[in-house]
Amino acid sequence: MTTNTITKVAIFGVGLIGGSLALCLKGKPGITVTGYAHTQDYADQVIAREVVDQVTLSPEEAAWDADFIFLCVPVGSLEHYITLLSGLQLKPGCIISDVGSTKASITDCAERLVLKDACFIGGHPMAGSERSGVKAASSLLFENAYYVLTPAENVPADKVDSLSVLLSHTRAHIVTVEPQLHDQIVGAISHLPHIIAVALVNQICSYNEDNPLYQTLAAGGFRDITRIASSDPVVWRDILLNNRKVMMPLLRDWNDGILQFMAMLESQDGSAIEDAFRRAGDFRNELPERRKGVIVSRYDLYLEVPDHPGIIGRITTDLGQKSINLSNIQIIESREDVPGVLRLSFQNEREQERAKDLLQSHGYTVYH
Ligand SMILES: NC(=O)C1=CN([C@@H]2O[C@H](COP(=O)(O)OP(=O)(O)OC[C@H]3O[C@@H](n4cnc5c(N)ncnc54)[C@H](O)[C@@H]3O)[C@@H](O)[C@H]2O)C=CC1
Ligand SMILES: O=C(O)C(=O)Cc1ccc(O)cc1
Repeated sequence: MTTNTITKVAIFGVGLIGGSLALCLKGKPGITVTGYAHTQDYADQVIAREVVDQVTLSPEEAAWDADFIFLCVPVGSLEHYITLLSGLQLKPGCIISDVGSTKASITDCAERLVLKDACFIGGHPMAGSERSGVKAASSLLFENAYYVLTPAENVPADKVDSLSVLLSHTRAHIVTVEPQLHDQIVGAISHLPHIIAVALVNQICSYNEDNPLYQTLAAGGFRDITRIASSDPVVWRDILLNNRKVMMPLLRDWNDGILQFMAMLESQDGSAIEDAFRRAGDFRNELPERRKGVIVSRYDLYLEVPDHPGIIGRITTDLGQKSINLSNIQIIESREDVPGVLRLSFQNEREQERAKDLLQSHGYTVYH
């Protein structure tokens, strides 16, 4: 990529992930972003959010002069679009990538197709949310997250480098992983938790039909572990069907774990229950904190916030009035020990210190 030529990026499927990627790239020097939407309704939403420079309903028009094409559609539609691209005369050297949550089948598919002068490098940003659609897109979504690339062996290293350079605009941490290993690991750490969350919510939902007090009393722990049960049904249908061979043994192991718990309860084995909680706590407490350290968020403050409507707006307004620049803001939903924690990130120590002084003077409890 040179700085004096225009790099044209096409994004197929401008939803949560495609829209967030578009926001990371749009407006960067020498980059233009075209979005492809498959219906006028989606195109209108993309135009309204202004996440791309132009939108088209024609995949051919989006693709023909693109240097990079990102397929950001549900996993079940990836093969359709890569097959369609293989039938087009793309710009020589074009790099096609995707953001699908599974990597083995699309990488196999791309290897079977003849992509002429183009090449395919699978990708998966390990960041997202239970929200979907372009309305939920954010330029900060990938910051400090891992972004997995799964290049096949025959992909030239300079192509992987070009893609990595472009993706540096996401401020994600690029790693390469072999596709099957990727699917095995994300099956365990992402797909299995989604199934468990959905099964748990549906279990409680059926009790609730008999007594609505279940919903009324559902507390923090239930909300914490079930957030991802609100994820998009079509996106997750496709992921789970695609990764079903990986999921079946994982679900058998899960079943074994539940049976062990039942045995512990039946035999009233308190020390085994304690051991299970200790082992889990030790591992969980060692999980890397996603947004700390790797790239930008070194100047963070943690703020205890009461659960009042408008509180975040008040805090950002207070900072803005003192011209203190925030580089990131995150509500940490999963800190059971400290409810209602906000992480504010600043670009340098001076801004961090000024913010700390200001917020403390407004009565907030602030941690480094
Ligand atoms: N949701 C998440 O947190 C993450 C999702 N992914 C992957 O990203 C991809 C997109 O997911 P999201 O952005 O979450 O979903 P989304 O529903 O927000 O966006 C999907 C987009 O694809 C478009 N689309 C759907 N079917 C299409 C079709 N047949 N032809 C053309 N466009 C179509 C929709 O209009 C929408 O704009 C999926 O492959 C998913 O596995 C990857 C990382 C995180
Ligand atoms: O919302 C969450 O916590 C997620 O787990 C988001 C997510 C969903 C799908 C992926 O492939 C990667 C990340």
